[in-house]
Amino acid sequence: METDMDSVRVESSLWIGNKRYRAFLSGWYFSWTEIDKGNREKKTISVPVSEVIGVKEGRVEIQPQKKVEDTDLDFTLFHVNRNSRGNAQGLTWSLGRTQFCCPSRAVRDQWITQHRTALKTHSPSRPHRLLVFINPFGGKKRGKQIFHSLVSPLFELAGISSHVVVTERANQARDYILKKDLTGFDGVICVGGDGMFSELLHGVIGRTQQEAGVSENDLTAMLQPCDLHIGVIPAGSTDCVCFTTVGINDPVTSALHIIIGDSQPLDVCSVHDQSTVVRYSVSLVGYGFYGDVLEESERHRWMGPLRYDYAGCMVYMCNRSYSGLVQYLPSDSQISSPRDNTRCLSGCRVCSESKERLFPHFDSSTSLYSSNVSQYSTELEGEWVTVEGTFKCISLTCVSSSCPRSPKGLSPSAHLADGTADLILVRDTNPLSFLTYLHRHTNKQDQFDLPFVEVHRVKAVRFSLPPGEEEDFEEEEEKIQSSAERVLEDPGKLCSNNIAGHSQQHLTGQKEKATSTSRLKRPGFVCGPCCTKPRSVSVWNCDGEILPQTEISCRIHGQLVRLFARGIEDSTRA
Ligand SMILES: CCCCCCCCCCCCC/C=C/[C@@H](O)[C@H](CO)NC(=O)CCCCCCCCCCCCCCC
Ligand SMILES: Nc1ncnc2c1ncn2[C@@H]1O[C@H](COP(=O)(O)OP(=O)(O)OP(=O)(O)O)[C@@H](O)[C@H]1O
Ligand SMILES: [Ca+2]
Repeated sequence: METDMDSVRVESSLWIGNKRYRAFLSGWYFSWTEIDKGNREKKTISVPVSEVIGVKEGRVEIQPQKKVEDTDLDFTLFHVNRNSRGNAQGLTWSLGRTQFCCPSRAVRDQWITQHRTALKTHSPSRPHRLLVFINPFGGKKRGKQIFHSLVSPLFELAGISSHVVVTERANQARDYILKKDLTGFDGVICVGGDGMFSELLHGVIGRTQQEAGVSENDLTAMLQPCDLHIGVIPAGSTDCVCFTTVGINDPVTSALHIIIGDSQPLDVCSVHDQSTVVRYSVSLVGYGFYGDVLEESERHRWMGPLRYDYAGCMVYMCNRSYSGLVQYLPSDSQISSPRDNTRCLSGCRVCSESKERLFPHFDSSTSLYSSNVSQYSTELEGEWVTVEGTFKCISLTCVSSSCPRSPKGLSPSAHLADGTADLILVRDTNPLSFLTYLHRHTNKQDQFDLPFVEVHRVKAVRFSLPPGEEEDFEEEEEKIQSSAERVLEDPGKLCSNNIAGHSQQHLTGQKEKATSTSRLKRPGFVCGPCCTKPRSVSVWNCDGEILPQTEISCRIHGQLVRLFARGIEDSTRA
């Protein structure tokens, strides 16, 4: 056996079953080649150290249940296995297991020590302790089972300890992150859907800004990027954030990305009313169709994930459209465009090149920002564009927002971490054309290649109701007023704008505002089955939460948070 203690280098003969191999561990790779005559091609299997999950003495199995046969000569290597094709998008990962037999116990111990040293040296950003929130009611209500049967055994194998909180109410995870001592945790994990992710997002952003003394309510302030990583174990209805950042919604794949400490920066959109930050969004700030679908679906929560299809059909049949004034600040079209037919894949060049532009004062050698940097961003300076019209829907998405229902997403060429979002304006059209638009989310056809659809890559957006359209409209007023009252009764449930602790005061103002913005002349269409009252103002869907505000301003904060993910791996290279 040859070893080099300084640089992690081991080489020896090993057996797998009754075949003999020459095995080699350098700093970055562990590889083995069959040395018997039959293997003329000298086929080598190679596992990057960064993808090793654990090395155990003896013959160890953890699936279907834990079994350890402690022998002196054996060690078992657990590593990431890529499965051919998960779906049209990404690859599923599973736990690979290879059992090696050594010529002596001393050689076996040497291999194990060197593997563990290689892991420490060449894969240093792995988490050791995680805070896990399980929503027992998300999606098909399988969160606890998914964590305990699929995820927890993997964390244990990798030597990760976790503190598990099974939530008992909405916003518990967010409040925990905002208020409790998080010393010693290397990341926060949610087992649930996009709503649970959103709780972690608000907790992590809020806490980071509090600690840095940055005012979240100030639309022009530079928010402090968050160090605490977020992991998502998908167990929800849409799982859009997981699907968009991993390429598949599979709990084991996500658990393995967390274990190896993958790190994917993510753009976040802050949504403001005149004085306050209302919410943060990653996947969808949507008005019109997606707002109405969410509002309708909330009435049918008992249907589980099917509620969105049911609500989608009902709202589609209503054939509503809404007037509005949209203003946006375009991003630099030289860098990328929503119609350039590219995909943001793992290691994306556009996203990595964005880092310098987004953080020009960051010194990577010290990991610090240079002092005397203005707290205020110049991002909102530039020429705003105004579009006025009647829309079926208005959608703003920081990422592609792909999900199992729409594998290429709302904006297939959007980037995870380029500091921009895509603004999709779908103007009023006939029902068949709108169905064509929706249907193109599910196939390979370009959903932007339609005369009533436009898409812009933007840094900020403002929405207001059209001027001159204000007139008393009783039914509308009642609806929005009662929505504001619901929020006042339970501020945490409908709107999380109590991040900074001013919710009650802010929401009272909200109620006054909701009343004033609801005075519109043009009554909407009354379909009968789902809407019995006319309406001309829709609601905003912000990552699956209804906003009580109608007039909002949005700003994209590039690479504000980090996920335990690496973007979508190119499945054609598997
Ligand atoms: C003909 C088939 C058309 C299929 C059209 C599929 C379009 C799918 C687009 C998905 C966009 C997902 C955006 C992600 C949003 C998440 O942050 C948020 C939180 O989880 N989810 C939702 O708001 C939940 C939003 C869920 C939206 C579902 C819309 C379903 C529409 C169905 C329309 C059927 C019309 C049939 C007419 C006969
Ligand atoms: N114990 C709980 N009781 C009630 N609500 C909860 C609880 N824990 C979390 N929640 C709330 O439930 C909402 C929905 O949860 P989650 O996102 O996990 O599932 P989902 O709605 O089925 O999936 P998706 O968001 O992907 O559509 C979240 O917004 C969260 O705030
Ligand atoms: Ca983006």
